[in-house]
Amino acid sequence: MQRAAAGLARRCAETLPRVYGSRVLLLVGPGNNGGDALYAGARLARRGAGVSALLLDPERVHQGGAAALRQAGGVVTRDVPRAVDLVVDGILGIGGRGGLREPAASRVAEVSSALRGAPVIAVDVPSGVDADTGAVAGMAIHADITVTFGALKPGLLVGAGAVHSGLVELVDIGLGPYLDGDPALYLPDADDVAAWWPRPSANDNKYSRGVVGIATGSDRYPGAAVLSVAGALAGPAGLVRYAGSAADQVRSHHPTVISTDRVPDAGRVQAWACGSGLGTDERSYAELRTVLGAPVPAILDADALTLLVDARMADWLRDRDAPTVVTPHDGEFQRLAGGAPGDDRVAAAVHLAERMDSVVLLKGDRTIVATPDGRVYVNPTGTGALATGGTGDVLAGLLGSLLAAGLPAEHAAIAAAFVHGLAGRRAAAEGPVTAADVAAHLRPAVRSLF
Ligand SMILES: NC(=O)C1=CN([C@@H]2O[C@H](COP(=O)(O)OP(=O)(O)OC[C@H]3O[C@@H](n4cnc5c(N)ncnc54)[C@H](O)[C@@H]3O)[C@@H](O)[C@H]2O)[C@@H](O)CC1
Repeated sequence: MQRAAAGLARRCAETLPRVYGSRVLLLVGPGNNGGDALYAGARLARRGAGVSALLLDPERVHQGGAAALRQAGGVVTRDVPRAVDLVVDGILGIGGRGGLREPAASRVAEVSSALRGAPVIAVDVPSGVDADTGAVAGMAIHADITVTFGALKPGLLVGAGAVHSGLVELVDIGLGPYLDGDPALYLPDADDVAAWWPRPSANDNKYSRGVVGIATGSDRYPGAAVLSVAGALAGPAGLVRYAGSAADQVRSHHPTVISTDRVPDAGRVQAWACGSGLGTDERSYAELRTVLGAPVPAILDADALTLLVDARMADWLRDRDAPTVVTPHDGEFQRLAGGAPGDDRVAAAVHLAERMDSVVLLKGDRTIVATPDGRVYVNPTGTGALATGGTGDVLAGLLGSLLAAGLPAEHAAIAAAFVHGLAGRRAAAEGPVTAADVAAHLRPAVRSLF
């Protein structure tokens, strides 16, 4: 507990303009999470901060922590101070179940309205967030920073929990030797993605680097074709083939692409990306059927997912031996799975991956990639700026290129999401974002990995 408190106090000190003379309010619950807050408060009080602790369950406060705070000059208060420089949320940690209950919930509402604007540091987990799933079932703390101990908890990284956690910082408390088994999920960083990203060697030619086929767009939605091809061109494959009724528009935007009108005429490819703007008519149905019948990896998006709900398509999907990636947003997920992802997005993605025997990329602020055998990755680079029409088309093309270049489907999916997020952030730094801007920022984003 002392190592946790020391790490927490260090982070609080970094957040304050200066420790001496600053005012810190600890929100203290009944368990060890409150104990961590109290011991950290004692450390700050010893450095000259004015630390007060609001006990939400005074009968069950951590006795050692409360004594340490008093000894260091901190005080226990019943009233919410008028102004503070920092709020520390030590109400509930991994022992919390469900949203905050009364009377804690009312006290937190009081604190939030009185101290609007003061930064909030959550201890281990923002109170009210389910540490395992990220579900927020009722009232929960909104933290600017969450200082978590020993290991990252899934609930800080996915779903509503990720939004409540703010910036997540891990403090090593020496649990390493005791953490056995596989992690619940993987959080890739730029080094992981760089290590996976295929790069051309001296002996490569355009075919050996992989050829990606793009079956997207239609007369009605030619832009989807142009955008998905733009995504594919930023990837590592050596050649992009386009097959669809937007071939003229694709040629005029991307002269290096070889295009045909129909999938069966496209020639050999090592992976297909299919669905964005494809439509759901008979022609689209036939194109998807050809893609599913090809013995190469495929990424299926948008209209392809709508078509997959058809029982015959589901059979063809089941008959495939090559890897398949599906990339639903919540609405498409609902159609495929028969229900919304709900609060536990990780479990929902794994369940659908098992059912479809496919890699599932569940889009969101924290995109999740799940494999049929239960491995899960979370993308840390997401940004709200990507919530605009056409960005999914760009992602599908990039993912297709990574599949064609030979990356295992799960790595291709998470690497594409990672770089797509980086490109979205770069585009957002310049102003309001369009999908074409995201596509234009993909190549600098790839370069930034190395
Ligand atoms: N387990 C470990 O190895 C370590 C744990 N540490 C701290 O200990 C914390 C866990 O401590 P505890 O197990 O005592 O649990 P908590 O401090 O998270 O919660 C304790 C109690 O809160 C009450 N409670 C649960 N849900 C509630 C709700 N929705 N509304 C109101 N009250 C509710 C219950 O009575 C529960 O027993 C961690 O999050 C972390 O801060 C750290 O000191 C480092 C080491």
